Amino acid sequence: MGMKFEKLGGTDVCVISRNSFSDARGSFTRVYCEAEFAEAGLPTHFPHINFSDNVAPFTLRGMHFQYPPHEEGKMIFCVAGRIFDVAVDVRPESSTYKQWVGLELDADNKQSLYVPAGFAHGFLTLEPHTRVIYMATEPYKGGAEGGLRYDDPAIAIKWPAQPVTVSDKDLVWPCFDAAAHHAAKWGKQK
Ligand SMILES: Cc1cn([C@H]2C[C@H](O)[C@@H](COP(=O)(O)OP(=O)(O)O[C@H]3O[C@@H](C)C(=O)[C@@H](O)[C@H]3O)O2)c(=O)[nH]c1=O
Repeated sequence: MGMKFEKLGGTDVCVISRNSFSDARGSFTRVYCEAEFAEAGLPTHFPHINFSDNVAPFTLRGMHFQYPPHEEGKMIFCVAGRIFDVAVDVRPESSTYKQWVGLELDADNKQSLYVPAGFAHGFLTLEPHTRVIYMATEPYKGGAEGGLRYDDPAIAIKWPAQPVTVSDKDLVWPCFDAAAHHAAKWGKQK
């Protein structure tokens, strides 16, 4: 089916493009292919597959990660509506530490991001009734959750629109520029 895998913005985040077969009924697209993921060096074990249903446009979820040893890689696919999908590299040892990348995903372009373990992830919906499926390489673990503010000035994510609906939880994440604090917390979880 010929999936294409390209790095985004010099980071380890990967854009996945897919071929579709179209006919009078609509189209057919393979979302995941174990063999092609393996060939591209991506994980092939996804114990959780999640569905995120978002009623209103400009709903923001993020920026989330799980502390070691529960870091999740995520493959994100927008099945209805449109999102601006964002990943922030929060791996202290990385050459792209604290850099963000973002891409619009929708059901027409049928692209995905693969966000590696150790990145913070979030998205902003750009249309009503936006639905997102994402597969995770690790099970969800409430106690291992971490996050950072979507509008952290030190990261400076350029959202394409002002977020309107944000959960109480996402409004109280700290900013990420306290790197020492983060490193300490990260160490404690090991
Ligand atoms: C994410 C998640 C949540 N939950 C529960 C916890 C809570 O009661 C309810 C809603 O959780 P949250 O508010 O954390 O959901 P949400 O804000 O949608 O969290 C998600 O955001 C996107 C951006 C991601 O990258 C995901 O990995 C995840 O962190 O669902 C699970 O049981 N399993 C899960 O995998």
